[in-house]
Amino acid sequence: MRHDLPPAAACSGLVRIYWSPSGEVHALKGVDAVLPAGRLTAITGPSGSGKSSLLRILAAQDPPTAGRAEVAGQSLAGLSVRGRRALRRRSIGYVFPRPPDNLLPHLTAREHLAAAARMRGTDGRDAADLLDLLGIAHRADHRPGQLSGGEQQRLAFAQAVVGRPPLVVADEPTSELDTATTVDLLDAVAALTATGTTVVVATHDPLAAGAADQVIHLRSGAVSHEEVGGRRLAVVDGEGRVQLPEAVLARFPARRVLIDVTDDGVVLRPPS
Ligand SMILES: Nc1ncnc2c1ncn2[C@@H]1O[C@H](COP(=O)(O)OP(=O)(O)OP(=O)(O)O)[C@@H](O)[C@H]1O
Repeated sequence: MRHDLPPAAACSGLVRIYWSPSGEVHALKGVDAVLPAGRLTAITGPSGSGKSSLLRILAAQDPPTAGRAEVAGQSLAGLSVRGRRALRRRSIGYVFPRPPDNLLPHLTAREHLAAAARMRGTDGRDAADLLDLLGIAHRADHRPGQLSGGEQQRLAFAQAVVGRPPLVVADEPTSELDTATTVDLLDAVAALTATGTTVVVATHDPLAAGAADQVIHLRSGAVSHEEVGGRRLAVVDGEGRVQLPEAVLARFPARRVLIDVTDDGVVLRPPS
């Protein structure tokens, strides 16, 4: 994963509280996350763990209650409703779970991209390339009703990406698709990230999580663990404490280690 580019989005100590007649719901309880540029990040976790709440803040739809969140270097905290709307138009593409929710029945694929480009204030010059990249160039003059569910979601991604916003946010984009169509869509998303687009998805789908460059797993509104390239990361907290993965922790039953720093990295050994 490239760490030489600034991240597309990041949050730290992010808190989201909902107030409802039945009381407060603490949906996010201090989430730290970094979305590297040009990568697919999957937010996973059980139902109610806070995935949509996190996604809605990153998509500038909801304000954070507390903590820091930024997209393309712009802070989301303290933005007015109008400020969030302007940021969404300029900098954030969004894909809903259900294909019909992303598209207008009377517009062709080409017209969807032209409308999205206008809204983003760009000339839409990349539209034809995007349709090609996402494997739906032959559908350019078709309306949503003439497209399969998978093609509709690919068009939804093309529409979200037109004008190349710094971040594309997709909530459960594969939830309505069968396995083969999901694989095709994930290939299309990989083609997008290969050309520098940053995508974050909330998902229950193991296929989508498996295709991600990075997985952030939430439990009860907090990050329980992260995976990069299928490997679970140890977490270093703000005070420099390392939270080892459970499998590694089992090697240190006394919970005491010697730390050797070498040119190649850091070695932990049980005290002998
Ligand atoms: N508008 C709201 N008002 C009150 N509580 C809410 C609201 N939206 C979400 N919640 C609560 O916040 C918590 C986190 O919900 P969220 O939708 O972020 O979880 P999730 O991981 O996306 O769940 P799912 O996988 O079921 O979509 C849950 O307890 C949920 O009931």
